[in-house]
Amino acid sequence: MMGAGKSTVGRALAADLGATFVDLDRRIERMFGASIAELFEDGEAYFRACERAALCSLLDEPGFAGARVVIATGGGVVVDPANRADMAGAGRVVYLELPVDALVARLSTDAARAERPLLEDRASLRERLDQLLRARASAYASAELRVDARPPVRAVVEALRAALAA
Ligand SMILES: Nc1ncnc2c1ncn2[C@@H]1O[C@H](COP(=O)(O)OP(=O)(O)OP(=O)(O)O)[C@@H](O)[C@H]1O
Ligand SMILES: O=C(O)C1=C[C@@H](O)[C@@H](O)[C@H](O)C1
Ligand SMILES: [Mg+2]
Repeated sequence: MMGAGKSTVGRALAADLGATFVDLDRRIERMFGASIAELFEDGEAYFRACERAALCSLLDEPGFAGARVVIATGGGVVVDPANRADMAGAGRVVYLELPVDALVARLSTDAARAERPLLEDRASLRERLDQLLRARASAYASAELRVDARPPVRAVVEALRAALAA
C-alpha cells in the first residue's frame, strides 16, 4: 500500500544485500518522461498501462532473471492480475503491512499527497485509505510473504531479511 515504506525499506534492503535497487515509480517516470501526477492527468487506466509497461520492460531486461534486484513497486501494481502473476513468476513478493492509522500518519503531509494523485482532493485521508485497503485486500494477500511495516526502517529491513531467508 502507498506509504507502507516500500521505497525506503527496499533501498535499504538492496544496500544490505549488495543488490540493485529499482523503484518502479521512478522507472515509469523516466520511461514516459512525466511525473506520476502528470501521468494520472490522463486517467488512472492510462497510468496503470504505463505501470504495466514499466514492469514488463524491467522483468524482460536481458540478465534480469539471474540478477539480484530489489524492486519497490507502487502500491497499486497488484491491482492488475497480470502484474501479480508476472511478479510471482519473477521473484519473491513481499507485502509490507501497515494499519490505516500509521498510513494516515505517514501520508498526511501535503507533499506526500501531491506525489500520490489517488489521495488528492479527498476530505478524509483515512476514508480513502480504508477504501483502497479494502478493495486491494485480496490482491495484497496473494503476496508470498507479509512483513509488519510498523517498526523503524532498520527493524523492518531485518524482518524482511529473516522472512526471505526462512
Ligand atoms: N519504518 C518506517 N518508520 C517510519 N517512517 C517510515 C518507515 N518507512 C517509511 N517511512 C516514511 O513513510 C513515508 C512513505 O514511505 P515510502 O515513500 O517509502 O512509501 P512507499 O510504500 O514507497 O509508498 P508509494 O507506494 O506511494 O511509493 C516516507 O516519509 C518515509 O520516510
Ligand atoms: O497505491 C497506488 O495506487 C499508487 C502508489 C504510488 O506508489 C504510485 O504508483 C501511484 O501514486 C499509485
Ligand atoms: Mg514508493
